[in-house]
Amino acid sequence: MAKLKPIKINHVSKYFGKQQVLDDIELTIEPETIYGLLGRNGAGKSTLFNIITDRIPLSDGEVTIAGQPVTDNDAVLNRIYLMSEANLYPSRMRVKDIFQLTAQLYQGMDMALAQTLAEQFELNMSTRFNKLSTGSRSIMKLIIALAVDVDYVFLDEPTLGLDANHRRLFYDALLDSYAKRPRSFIISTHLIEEASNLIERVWVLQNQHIIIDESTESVLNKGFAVTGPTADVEAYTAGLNIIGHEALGNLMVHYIYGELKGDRPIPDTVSISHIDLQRLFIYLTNQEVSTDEN
Ligand SMILES: Nc1ncnc2c1ncn2[C@@H]1O[C@H](COP(=O)(O)OP(=O)(O)OP(=O)(O)O)[C@@H](O)[C@H]1O
Repeated sequence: MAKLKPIKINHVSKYFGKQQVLDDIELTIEPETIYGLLGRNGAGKSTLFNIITDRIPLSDGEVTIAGQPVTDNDAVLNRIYLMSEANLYPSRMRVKDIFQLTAQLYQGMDMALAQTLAEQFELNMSTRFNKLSTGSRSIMKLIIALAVDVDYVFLDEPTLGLDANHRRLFYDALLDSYAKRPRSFIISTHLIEEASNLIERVWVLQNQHIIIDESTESVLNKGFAVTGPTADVEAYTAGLNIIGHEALGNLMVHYIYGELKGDRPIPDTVSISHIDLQRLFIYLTNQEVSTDEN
């Protein structure tokens, strides 16, 4: 089989009327890689997914795979699946019939996996779509997204309405499915810490731009909390990329994104630790901080 080509997002911009939501987005989606798209409410995550999967038109730029635009390109779009919040199914259709319908649209859907997952998630296959709870709707869509035989799966807020047990089950099912049949997953989520174990590469969308496009490992390696008496912390972090700070009783914490100064001695009173992705995200997407440093 020919080697799968990446999806290229080339200088994509999007306006809704006068409101610009995306500005000159440049991204590459490699095959067999799990991405996490992070961004605050209204940042444009769903819009970006809808553009890449050709659900809505872009205002400028193009999305290509092997040099071919995805727009109206059925051969390419059949290799891409978007699971989204939008409820596109006939409301009175039963779960099992929705599975069948999807299997007709997407050749090679793994119905055995769908059946197994439905049992694991205790999703009743005979229930009509309009009778499913919010969580069960998400579960049904997730099962479809894991069972369709495509090369790029976009999951827009996949865990919406799922309780903690079902979220755990979903992450496990995703990793299991990925191990058996590697493909790309692009996941937008607000539950960053939970998903951070899955995500190989992080994108952060903020103020119409992608401000981070890096491996999760590299992002985590650049996040530090420097804690100690205020004067010592300030002296140590002077000139570093401080993305936030917090007073902790008598102590001060400076959050840093980027390199520490290797040649600068660390005072005995100061401790330095890494911070998790959730906290990094919170500070990086706080409007006032700079993320230019890389
Ligand atoms: N069809 C539309 N018409 C007009 N404006 C829209 C439309 N769809 C989205 N928007 C606007 O574009 C911006 C981005 O919305 P989008 O849904 O892409 O954000 P998001 O990052 O997915 O947000 P959330 O995390 O809250 O789901 C918002 O200001 C939204 O109001």
